[in-house]
Amino acid sequence: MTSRHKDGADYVLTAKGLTKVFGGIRAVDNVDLSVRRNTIHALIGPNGAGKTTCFNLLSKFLTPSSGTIKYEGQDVTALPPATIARQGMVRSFQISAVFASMSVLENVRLALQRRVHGPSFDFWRSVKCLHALEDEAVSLLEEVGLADFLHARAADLPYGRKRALEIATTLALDPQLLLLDEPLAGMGQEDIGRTSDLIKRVAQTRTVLMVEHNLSVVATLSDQITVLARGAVLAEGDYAAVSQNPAVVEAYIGEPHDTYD
Ligand SMILES: Nc1ncnc2c1ncn2[C@@H]1O[C@H](COP(=O)(O)OP(=O)(O)OP(=O)(O)O)[C@@H](O)[C@H]1O
Repeated sequence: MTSRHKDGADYVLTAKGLTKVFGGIRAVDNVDLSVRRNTIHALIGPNGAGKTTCFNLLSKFLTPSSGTIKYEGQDVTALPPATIARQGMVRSFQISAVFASMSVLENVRLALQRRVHGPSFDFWRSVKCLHALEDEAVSLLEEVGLADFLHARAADLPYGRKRALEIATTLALDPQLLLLDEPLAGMGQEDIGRTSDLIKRVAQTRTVLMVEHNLSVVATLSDQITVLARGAVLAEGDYAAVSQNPAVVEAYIGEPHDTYD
């Protein structure tokens, strides 16, 4: 089922009137947001703007005080994250824990196996099944640029490669909408470039919604940007539009420019 609007746009995820109140604080205040299919949509804003809270609401890790969330046209406001993950909306690192002592290939095979058989499995059948999933695991690892690391222990991977492995184990669940929480946080310049390319590649056939502080990466990657400030939507549009919006410029004044470089 798709969710076509009057303007003909095809939205995967829509939120209306999304609000989260903590004590007296309206961390997210009446936010409307629509994520168009096969785009990269970034959620940005100055510190304390409500990005993380909004992301946690959209990914179902928090329950809204009010408002609705629709995924593929279906009201999912009351559904738990695992249920929606099975329908294709997956937050990276949600189910895809990486096992440090296992190899890169074993991690992805196991993630694929969980997609096929669910979390509980019969051990002997699973050994056979793990081998059957080998080719698929290798091609996923090629997609995220880890073809040369198949037999490395996950724990031994450099930081940026570990994040790529986490994305691979998330892709193993075959998401249509991928939710990424600061995918570039803590990365050096080389990993930022590689991970940005990876996100772009992954988004060719999927939709990505991400919270990201690195504005230069947001500028190059995003098709659409929602700027939050004080819990509310301040501006929306592509980077050229939002970066020239006087209200956005003002909201960022006095903010350190978090570009990690
Ligand atoms: N669990 C909580 N309990 C109380 N207040 C909270 C909670 N989580 C967030 N807040 C408050 O809600 C507001 C928005 O916080 P949030 O972390 O969503 O912003 P953010 O844009 O992600 O900030 P940053 O960029 O600094 O991470 C802040 O005032 C914060 O103190």
